[in-house]
Amino acid sequence: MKQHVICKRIADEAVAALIEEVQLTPKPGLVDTENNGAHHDLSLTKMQNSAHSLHNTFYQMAMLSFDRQPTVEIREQFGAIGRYGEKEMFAVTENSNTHKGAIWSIGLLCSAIARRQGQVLFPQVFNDAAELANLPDQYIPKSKTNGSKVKENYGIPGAREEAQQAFPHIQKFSLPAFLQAAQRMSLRDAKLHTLLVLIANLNDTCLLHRGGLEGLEFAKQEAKKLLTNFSISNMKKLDELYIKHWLSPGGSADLLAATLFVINMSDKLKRGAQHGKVELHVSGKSSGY
Ligand SMILES: CC(C)(COP(=O)(O)OP(=O)(O)OC[C@H]1O[C@@H](n2cnc3c(N)ncnc32)[C@H](O[C@H]2O[C@H](COP(=O)(O)OP(=O)(O)OP(=O)(O)O)[C@@H](O)[C@H]2O)[C@@H]1O)[C@@H](O)C(=O)NCCC(=O)NCCS
Ligand SMILES: Nc1ncnc2[nH]cnc12
Repeated sequence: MKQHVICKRIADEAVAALIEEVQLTPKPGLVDTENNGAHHDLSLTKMQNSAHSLHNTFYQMAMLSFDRQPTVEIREQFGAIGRYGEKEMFAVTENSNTHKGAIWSIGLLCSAIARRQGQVLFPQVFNDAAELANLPDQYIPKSKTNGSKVKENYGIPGAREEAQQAFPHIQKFSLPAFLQAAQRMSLRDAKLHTLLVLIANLNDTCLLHRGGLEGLEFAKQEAKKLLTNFSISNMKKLDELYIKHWLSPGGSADLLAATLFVINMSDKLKRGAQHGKVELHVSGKSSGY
């Protein structure tokens, strides 16, 4: 019963983080409540339907890892659940890729949190996720993806490596950026600021696939400029600019959702525990952030 309650809560929060990300507005080149960014085949409704369709995937990933050390068998079962989740996502989105990166990144974090029975410890949660990501899965299809093609062409790490290296862009950039920004601006602005920090620093294979090295560099530089001159009207201008150049930072959007997920898990559990509503053990954040 305890396992089900904790895993359901993990899946609830994972889906909530995906919804929180897509509803955040105005985001550059991405789907939000104002427009569909640089995407012909996506919409807010599609993204939200996709997020809800993944609840069972995240729940199963958490149940699989609950209070268990990762093994090759667990890694292979994790991959099978993820591939089934991808099928469900493609079924509700009429074959659009809405959350493939998130199934991987947030799925690993769901497993990591479940492994510690709901505890969110920093940076252990990222190291635990990396431990699972580094195990082999002999059933991964050999087919080429947008990410694998650009990684081959440019020799740049992507979503797989980000997780295998314990999410360096969350640890070094988005988590500290969000915690600092939240002290001095509104929650919405802090999330937008965090997204810009990710775009400015991540080698997002979506940007590379769309615009090559030049497009990636352009998107990074424009995000960096806005960090020193942040305002909502400038965010809207950046959105127009990315749409004009048909650039979409989908990987950064996934990592923003992953960041919000771990923050919300630790905060909500902590608040719930204080009010005696949640029976989960919650540990504090390390002083490193
Ligand atoms: C390890 C996998 C994630 C596969 O990685 P790979 O690089 O081989 O595959 P891609 O299919 O390209 O997906 C990677 C997605 O990860 C996001 N991402 C990109 N860069 C980074 C980064 N540096 N760090 C973290 N995350 C990153 C990104 O996801 C978002 O963008 C998606 C839209 O992408 P795409 O379809 O390419 O976009 P469009 O430009 O719109 O396409 P066109 O229509 O123009 O062609 C969106 O879904 C966001 O989520 C990348 O897309 C993992 O999936 C894996 O192991 N796969 C093998 C199968 C498997 O076992 N699956 C189960 C895993 S649990
Ligand atoms: N809001 C968004 N728009 C487009 N692609 C995405 N991938 C993840 N979130 C996205």
